[in-house]
Amino acid sequence: MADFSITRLDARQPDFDRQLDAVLAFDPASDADIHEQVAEIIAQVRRDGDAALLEYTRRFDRHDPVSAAALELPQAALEAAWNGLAPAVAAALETAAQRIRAYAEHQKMAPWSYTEADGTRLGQQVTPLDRVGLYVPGGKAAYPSSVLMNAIPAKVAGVPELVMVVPTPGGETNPLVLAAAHIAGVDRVFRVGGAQAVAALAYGTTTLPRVDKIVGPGNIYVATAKKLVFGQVGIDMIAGPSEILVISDGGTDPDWLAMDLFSQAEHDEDAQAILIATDAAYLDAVEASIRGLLPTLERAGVVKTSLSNRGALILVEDLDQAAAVANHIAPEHLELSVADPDALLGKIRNAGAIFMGRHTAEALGDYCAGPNHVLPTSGTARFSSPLGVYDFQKRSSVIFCSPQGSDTLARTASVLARGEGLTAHARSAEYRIVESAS
Ligand SMILES: NC(=O)c1ccc[n+]([C@@H]2O[C@H](COP(=O)([O-])OP(=O)(O)OC[C@H]3O[C@@H](n4cnc5c(N)ncnc54)[C@H](O)[C@@H]3O)[C@@H](O)[C@H]2O)c1
Ligand SMILES: N[C@H](CO)Cc1c[nH]c[nH+]1
Ligand SMILES: [Zn+2]
Repeated sequence: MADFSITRLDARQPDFDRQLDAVLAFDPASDADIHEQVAEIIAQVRRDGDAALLEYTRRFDRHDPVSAAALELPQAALEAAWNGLAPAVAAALETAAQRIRAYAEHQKMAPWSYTEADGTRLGQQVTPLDRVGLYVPGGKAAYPSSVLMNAIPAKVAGVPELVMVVPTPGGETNPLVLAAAHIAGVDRVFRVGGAQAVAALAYGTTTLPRVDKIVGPGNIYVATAKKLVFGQVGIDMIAGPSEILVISDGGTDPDWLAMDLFSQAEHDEDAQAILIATDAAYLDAVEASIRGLLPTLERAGVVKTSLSNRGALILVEDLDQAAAVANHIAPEHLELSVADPDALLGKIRNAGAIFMGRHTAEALGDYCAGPNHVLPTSGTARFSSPLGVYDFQKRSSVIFCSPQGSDTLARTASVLARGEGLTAHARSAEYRIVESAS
């Protein structure tokens, strides 16, 4: 453990911004080699279809299905997994599913319209996507919670067909993942992962149907593949490794916050875990907690490298400065571990999900609070939002012109069209002017 160290920064020092950016530096799709490798995988899947899927599954997942059809798990296997769960586990999965569904119901975009005095009616029609692909990660760990987080909003949106892909390293399926797919109403499940799964969802193979949009988190191969197929299909976001940022006023048990940092560090060696506090002695106490907890967590297999690589303890002047640093980082998860989180909330502009107060551990949000755990990472919370029902709905504008309304609008359109030099546009509008029709 002597090799363990965590970066300490002081936001009051002149070089702070540069030092912080060094901790934050991580571009999930910048590695040229990975980009090239993923582009090659996508090209192979486009060219060879199922044969390429089988070949990459053998190579990367050490799993040798007898045929492409064997990549698909029958609904009976999902149901059997659900029926085989211990009652307490089934109840926990059901509780999480209900809470995620209840939250998602609030996110539904609704159609609307309004009618003008001359009878012209303008509005918005909302339709679900026809078929979506759900990427459920499965390389280093299995994520039944991610099945629920991906599938339930799609169901609430009314998507008729949900196609899930999940790698099964060594051919081992995870019963909780299958059971979650069963209760979430996933229509088809394929045991394939990585860039090859993303390519198959984007372009289709004989066995695996092409979808309209691919959602869900994954490692750098998955993220890079999603970036490369965007345009052929929709994607939700390019999600990088997990992140947690905690703002503390020094009043929370240091062990609690040390464990909150570890809770995201354990996802990935590239995970980012940062604590900001107003009191140097408190940061010392949390660092001591981290060191105290490390041996037990290491024995349980929790990675510590991410706390060394992309962890930091930051001293700030006050909570206002803490909020400013948080807004610069724009974290995936932000815990406001302070006495009055509501007072701080209004100062937060950039964060995927905000966890309020000392008792709201981020881990509760990962599983069962209700809001989605698929969230913007790598600073993209500056411009994007959590996965939600709205990701599975599209809007179409609806325009109805009454005869009187089209007469009025045509006069305006005609002038503007002629201003643009577009004669056919102008004539098309002018046909609708009542006096010109007679
Ligand atoms: N944001 C979220 O909601 C959320 C939820 C769960 C997990 N995660 C993140 O998802 C990621 C999961 O990663 P994972 O690796 O465990 O599973 P994964 O399913 O994303 O990736 C596994 C696949 O990667 C491919 N792969 C592995 N090594 C490769 C190589 N050398 N060349 C080409 N392809 C290769 C294989 O095809 C394999 O099937 C972690 O970073 C975790 O933090 C995020
Ligand atoms: N923290 C992850 C999102 O960054 C989600 C997750 C799933 N299981 C546990 N955690
Ligand atoms: Zn997590």
